[in-house]
Amino acid sequence: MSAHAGTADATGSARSGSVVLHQVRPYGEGDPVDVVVTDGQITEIGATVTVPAGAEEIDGNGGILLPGFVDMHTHLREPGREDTETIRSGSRAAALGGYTAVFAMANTNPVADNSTITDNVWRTGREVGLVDVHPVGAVTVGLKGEQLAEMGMMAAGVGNVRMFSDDGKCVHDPLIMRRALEYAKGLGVLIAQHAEEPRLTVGAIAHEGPTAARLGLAGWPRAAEESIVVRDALLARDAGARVHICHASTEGTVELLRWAKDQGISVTAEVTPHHLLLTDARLEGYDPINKVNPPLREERDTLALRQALADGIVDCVATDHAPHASQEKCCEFSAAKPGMLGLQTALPIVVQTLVEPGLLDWRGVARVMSERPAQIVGLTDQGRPIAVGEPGNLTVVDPDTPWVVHGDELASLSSNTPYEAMSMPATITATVLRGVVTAAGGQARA
Ligand SMILES: NC(=O)N[C@@H](CC(=O)O)C(=O)O
Ligand SMILES: [Zn+2]
Repeated sequence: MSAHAGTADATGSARSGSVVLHQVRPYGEGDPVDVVVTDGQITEIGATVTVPAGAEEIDGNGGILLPGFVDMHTHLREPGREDTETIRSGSRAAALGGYTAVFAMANTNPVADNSTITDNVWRTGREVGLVDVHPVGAVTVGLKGEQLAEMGMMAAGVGNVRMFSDDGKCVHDPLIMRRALEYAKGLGVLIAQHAEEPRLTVGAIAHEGPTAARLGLAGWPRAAEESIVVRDALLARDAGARVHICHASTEGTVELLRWAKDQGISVTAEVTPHHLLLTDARLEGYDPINKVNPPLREERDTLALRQALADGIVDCVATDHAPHASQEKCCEFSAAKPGMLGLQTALPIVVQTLVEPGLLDWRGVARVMSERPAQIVGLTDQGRPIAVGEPGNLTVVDPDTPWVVHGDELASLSSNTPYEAMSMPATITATVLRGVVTAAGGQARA
């Protein structure tokens, strides 16, 4: 980072200094322009601009300028498993992946079910200063699904928790879920559900289908997800509340979301890059790197999810970045932990699965990676238009420079990427958070 970069401060408020992004194309449209960000805000956009004294200058080389990405589903392992990820290392991975805000899930150890922890996550994220780390609060105490956590206290803390989730586990008791939705409505916050009927996934480690049957892996049926999606849509309808579905993975979930949205129910959903790209064909060979919850499904699911994202039935892409230690991913398939890295590879997979096949243009990428997630969670300073006066939260994408993924070169403290040695079709040239360059030079530059 240049010595002229704006100064990061611990509160993350206005930052001093300027950044000039040369030769970038907002949303991939029109001729390249220069964009000036001063004191955290976009101050000039034009074919020629005045470069402020001492500005940090980035050559965008005709690349695409997008609003900084917002990830609704990130697992940073702090507190508890700092050997696998910290708020610092995860923030670095996020910035390199083009993100300016992430939501840190509550399944830490101890669980983020109180404001002491959620406030600490927020403060640590601010001290690191590479990405806005928004803490997610647990819905229930200890993620046990029995007793509601102190949602109001977490929402009122400095961490300003606006999303609650027991992710990793489903809030499976319908009465608890109903109460959580009612409280959330009153507080103006969002419940994000890991949709998994636990009675249908006892011992399950792979998508229930021909592949799992042939390989002798206990199957996780689509209905385990879909039954909770429809139940929670009905509960949200009755409570007049909003519900968000984490990592939608099946064709049937898409149909249920379409139905619920048609009914005017306030349900939103995310899909992960891996559920857009990978299928259970990956399980041949029993490599635990491919173990994830919900499991990799079949091609017809990936195709339905891609189309749903293009149509707006699925609202956004979320990484479900889930770092695990190598010894937890190198053991027998049944014993391995579920989850895969996602922050540094999300954009190129969206390019591969949606932009290249013509399902999304770059405006669409801005929508699913930045604008919709910011709207769903109610962030007012992210996912904004690229215009003078708007916050300087920006990402520059080079769509023509491929790079090869190597887990040990990623910024994450873990290396459990399912894309090892795969070529990625697009590179993040630079990420800017409130006028500070937080990453530059490509994802592989850890
Ligand atoms: N997705 C996963 O397979 N694992 C996540 C939990 C989760 O998102 O369900 C994790 O925390 O490791
Ligand atoms: Zn989950």
